[in-house]
Amino acid sequence: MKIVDARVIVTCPGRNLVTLKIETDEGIYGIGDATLNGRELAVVAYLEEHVAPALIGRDPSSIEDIWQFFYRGAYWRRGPVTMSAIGAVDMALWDIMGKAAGMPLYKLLGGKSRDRVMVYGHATGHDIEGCLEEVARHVEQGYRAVRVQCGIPGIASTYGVAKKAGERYEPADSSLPSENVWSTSKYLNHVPKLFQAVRERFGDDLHVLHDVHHRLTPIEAARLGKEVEPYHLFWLEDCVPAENQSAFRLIRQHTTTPLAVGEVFNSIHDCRELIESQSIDYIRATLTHAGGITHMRRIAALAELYHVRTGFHGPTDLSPVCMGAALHFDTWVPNFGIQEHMPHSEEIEAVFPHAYRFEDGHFTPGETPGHGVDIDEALAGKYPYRRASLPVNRLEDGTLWHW
Ligand SMILES: O=C(O)[C@H](O)[C@@H](O)[C@H](O)[C@H](O)CO
Ligand SMILES: [Mg+2]
Repeated sequence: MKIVDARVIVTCPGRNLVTLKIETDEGIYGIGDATLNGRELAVVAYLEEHVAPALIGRDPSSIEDIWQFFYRGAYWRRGPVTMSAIGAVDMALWDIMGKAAGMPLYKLLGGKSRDRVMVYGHATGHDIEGCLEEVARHVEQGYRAVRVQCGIPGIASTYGVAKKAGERYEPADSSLPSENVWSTSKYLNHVPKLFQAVRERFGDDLHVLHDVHHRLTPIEAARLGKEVEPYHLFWLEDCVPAENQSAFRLIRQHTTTPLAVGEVFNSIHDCRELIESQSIDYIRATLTHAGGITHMRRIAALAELYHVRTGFHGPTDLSPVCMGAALHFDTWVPNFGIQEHMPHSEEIEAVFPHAYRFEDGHFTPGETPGHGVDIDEALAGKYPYRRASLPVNRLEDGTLWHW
């Protein structure tokens, strides 16, 4: 089998999504998600200029060699653009091999480690009561795990909360970055009350997660982790920016609240120290941004040695293609933790028909050969790209802060 074509499909059914489609001389094709929120066309250019031409003529079953060609061969290694391009190639090649073998991806990886995949949904509210109503809705739908985010009194907007109640949350909300204002002290004084209210209303069995979104210093994160211990969160996510991996050792000394990090990571080198020092409990890097299945298997295998579990990033700014492939990986990987689930819109679901199904708070990946997700190119073509950027954040004194 030989690769005869590789092309990029950009579509914007409510938000930009980038898909790589690799076609072979035997009529089998595979697709991969190459979406990098706010930097989509950078990945498109990388794929079209430096990847697609070099794929033609290769054997799609040489997944490892092709991965090494685009990683070691790039010279300028790592980074979200490069690794998202490699991730899309890798996802598409595994899809092709699953189809050629007549096997769903999880079987190709080594078979089922679990019957279904537990996911967590997003409950948000402008205030605590609004968030509790959303938690109740998720519990009614069968979710066992819910991430809770709420507005902070005294701050106009905050991460994770849609502008209008009931609206879908989409952070890339303007062509050029919009400016948010942040106050750590207002946040730290308020957010523990959210978890207390959730536990009082829903009891102890519901898994409760929270995303700090990179905004604290290590000692502030230590304070928060300690204060919320009575509410035994499933995880506190991205509590500090993670370029400095050793910062998590300081947090770890002060709190038993489990820590999750890594949605912005794109290689094993971003998290090796974190994992080996057992400074985290869940690794969030996912297939698109971290070099695909081939690389994520290495990260998961390292994590397993140190009792760290997977917790794939799964927002609506990753396409159903990544979600489908991720659910197969989640079904196989021995040290699975949890899978993020932000429901895609009906428009996006129509562009990307898929075999994965939601039931009773869990997903199953489906038995379709490959990852079980396709793209309706005609429909995709009806939604032209339109630039959208993630916001920036400033402290109340104007300091440019972490968004
Ligand atoms: O936990 C999450 O799902 C993430 O933090 C997202 O909300 C990111 O902000 C978004 O994916 C950026 O594009
Ligand atoms: Mg996050």
